[in-house]
Amino acid sequence: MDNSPVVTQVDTSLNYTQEDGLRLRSPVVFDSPKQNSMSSEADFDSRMMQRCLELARRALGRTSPNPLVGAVVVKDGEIVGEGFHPRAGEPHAEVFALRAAGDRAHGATVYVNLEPCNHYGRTPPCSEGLIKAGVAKVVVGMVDPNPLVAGGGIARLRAAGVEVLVGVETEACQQLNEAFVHRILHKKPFGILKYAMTLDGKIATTVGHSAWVTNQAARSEVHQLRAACDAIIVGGNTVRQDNPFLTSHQVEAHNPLRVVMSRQLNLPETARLWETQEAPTLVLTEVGANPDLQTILVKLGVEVVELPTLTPAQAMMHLYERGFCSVLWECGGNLAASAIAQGAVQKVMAFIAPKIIGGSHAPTPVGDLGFTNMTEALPLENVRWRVVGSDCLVEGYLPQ
Ligand SMILES: Nc1nc(O)c(N)c(N[C@@H]2O[C@H](COP(=O)(O)O)[C@@H](O)[C@H]2O)n1
Ligand SMILES: [Zn+2]
Repeated sequence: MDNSPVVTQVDTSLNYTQEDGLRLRSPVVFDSPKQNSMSSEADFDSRMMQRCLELARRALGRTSPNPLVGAVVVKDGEIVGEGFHPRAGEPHAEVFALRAAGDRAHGATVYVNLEPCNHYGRTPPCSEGLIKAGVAKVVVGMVDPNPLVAGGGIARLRAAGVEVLVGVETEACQQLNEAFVHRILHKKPFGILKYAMTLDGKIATTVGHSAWVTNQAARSEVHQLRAACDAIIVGGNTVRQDNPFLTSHQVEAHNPLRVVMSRQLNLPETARLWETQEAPTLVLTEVGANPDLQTILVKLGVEVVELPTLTPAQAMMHLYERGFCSVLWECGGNLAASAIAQGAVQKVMAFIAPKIIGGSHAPTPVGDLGFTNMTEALPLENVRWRVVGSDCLVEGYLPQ
């Protein structure tokens, strides 16, 4: 007998208000359960977990230092409540999902992509909320590496007689929160080095012209990537040469903090970064650098922070202290090389355009790392590649 849960489809797009964006007003269930039943409980669990990830993604770029979390409450095979964590300081995903489910949470199964918390932080423990609501089972995507939780939520639920299943769609859950996990484990933000280069490894022509290396599809993928990150870092050269906006160029999408690293603060008085207001801008410099420009920038609404010494590692430390999880390096080759050398880059995303510009002095994405022997080359791990429009995206992780 197939006693797997009935699968129903909930179209939530119509049920979220613009203002709260958080709760399912009234769960809408459609599709006859029998017509659309999945073959096994595992398939159903997997699908519900994917729904959690989908909900979690609604807060992309907005939750740091907290993780991206979505939760779904299922009763008698139907989704009766959904929620996601919108930003740090606000209730957790489980709370919104339980609120939406109301009394129907009693005896229900709750799916959540991260272990329910078990501590009093900015909000009370979700483990207690789930127990109080009388849920029968909790399906967890991954254990929370936060030492304040780290298995404690699961243990608390089990001690209260709640059945707990851990490890559904774990890889996808880990990937969604890779920056949060890195921040928790390494006490540093997760650095992503992104660049676009031609097939012959150039990021611009010999005279510095770089608009555009990649096609429109790749550029919109970069805009989505920006919307998912907390900050973007460039160096002074990028501001002087490219005069970029560094925004996510998407309606209602999150815009990351735009960070310029400039030790001597030899930056132009006019730049798109200072003139566009849709995203905040931070200039990191060294103590005492160019006080006149500092005054001008501050008047323009730019935040200027002087550090005793400005290096990629120091910049990352500063961003960690501000509660950031993910930082996108969109800088030139020299800064990229320093960032790699100082452990400020964990992931590389290289867009490769099938074109050739040549030029032995044309800039390349990563400057001198001081390597002379091929055996010193940094091998990327977990490499994946896919076609984006007419370009190719290769991504992988630097050994840590
Ligand atoms: N399971 C779960 N769901 C959420 O929606 C969450 N935001 C978390 N976060 C965990 O709790 C910590 C933050 O707690 P406060 O928001 O400060 O109360 C965070 O570090 C995660 O470990 N977990
Ligand atoms: Zn919680």
